[in-house]
Amino acid sequence: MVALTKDEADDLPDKNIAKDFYAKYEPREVLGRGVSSTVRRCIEKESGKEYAAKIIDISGDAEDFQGLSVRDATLREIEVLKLVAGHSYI
Ligand SMILES: Nc1ncnc2c1ncn2[C@@H]1O[C@H](COP(=O)(O)OP(=O)(O)OP(=O)(O)O)[C@@H](O)[C@H]1O
Repeated sequence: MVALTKDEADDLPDKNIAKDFYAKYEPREVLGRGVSSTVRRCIEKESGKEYAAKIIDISGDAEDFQGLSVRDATLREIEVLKLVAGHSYI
């Protein structure tokens, strides 16, 4: 998983910052939105496999919950998701 900054205009990851993402994935339609995120269907170019990519703007310094910045809360979420990766319900 990668944390990307998003392009404000269309909620897509910034094309200059997220070059690795665009090299590997083709972003498609919006699946849903969270408080500070947009989730898009993406296709892995090499395999054609579908993924849901959660796009979060971590560039600001606004506080999220429990006094954490959006960036720190996002990094914590990534760590938690790594712990549960591969579980049959995830
Ligand atoms: N794997 C997925 N497949 C399809 N849709 C998804 C997937 N993950 C998220 N979504 C959609 O995107 C929305 C936002 O997802 P997200 O994970 O950001 O939810 P959230 O944790 O409630 O958001 P936040 O904590 O940022 O408010 C979900 O409500 C859902 O509609």
